[in-house]
Amino acid sequence: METTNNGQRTIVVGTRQSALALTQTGQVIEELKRISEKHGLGYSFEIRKIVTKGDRILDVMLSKVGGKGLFVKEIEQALLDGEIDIAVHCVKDMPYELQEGLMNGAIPKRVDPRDCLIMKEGSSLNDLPKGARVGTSSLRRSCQLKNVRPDLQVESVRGNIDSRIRKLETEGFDAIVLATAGMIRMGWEDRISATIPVDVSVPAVGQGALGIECRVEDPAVRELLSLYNDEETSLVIRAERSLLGALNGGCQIPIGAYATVRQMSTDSAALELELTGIVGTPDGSVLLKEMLRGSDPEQLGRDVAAALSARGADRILAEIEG
Ligand SMILES: NCc1[nH]cc(CCC(=O)O)c1CC(=O)O
Repeated sequence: METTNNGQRTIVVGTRQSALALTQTGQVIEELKRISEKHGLGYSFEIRKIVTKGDRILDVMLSKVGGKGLFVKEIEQALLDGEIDIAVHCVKDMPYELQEGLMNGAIPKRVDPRDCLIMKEGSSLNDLPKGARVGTSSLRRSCQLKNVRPDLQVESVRGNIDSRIRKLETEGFDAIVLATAGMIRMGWEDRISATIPVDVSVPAVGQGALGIECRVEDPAVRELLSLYNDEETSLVIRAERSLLGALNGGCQIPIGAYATVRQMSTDSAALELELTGIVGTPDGSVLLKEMLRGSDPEQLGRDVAAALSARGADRILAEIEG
């Protein structure tokens, strides 16, 4: 935190330095500026780029690197050290437990949560020829794609979304799978060949949503961020993350969860959420799916997790984590 000559606080915003991270952080800052002006708060903003472990280790399957919060840890440390005041993350990359003293000050409105295909040719999953080579290093995507299309050859592809799209050409894939949200934020919607419905590929926990993290003991920033929070998105993300916490998962294991608000209400008893969760094996031979409705997001997440565990989810996850 710094104070400029005219007494206005400059809020330092930390981010990873991938093209997607920088683009979405720029978009967040624009929105925070607008909110700050509208409410006469007069803040200015500054970007600080931070390299994370997940960015440095690019040649290893993420599921093999181990540890949770690979893309988050260094950024959280910078928050705790006061080097930055706000951190912008993809919720998908956030571990269930944030560092002590930190919190999600805002979950802004979610964009499209679905996975999508970037294809060499064609415009739907069905257009992929028998035995087509599909690039993804997400065990969740691999599980669900192989489940509906056992013939597909799923191969690992890592790197930032721009380099993954390039690998479609350079490494001879027929398709690669990405998050629609990332493509939208980059302004690359026209490169999307097909979006995959959520009943075919249940998205990753929090996919398409951003988490704006801050220090618990920073009332001014918390007040600003509360004005940026989207109530519905917050509720569904709480439900999805509760499932993640209950299954003790990071972003590198085949867990998916997708929640929607069926009935919005300020009266928590009248609120109705629906949460679908999946756990499976990377080869798609096992795919457990459970859907429940409820009014308490945390309880709903635990309930869907329990239903999955009752069917053997724990065993699958233990095997994968080795
Ligand atoms: N693990 C990488 C990651 N983290 C968040 C997104 C996409 C944007 C989002 O879900 O908010 C991506 C890229 C991808 O999966 O294609």
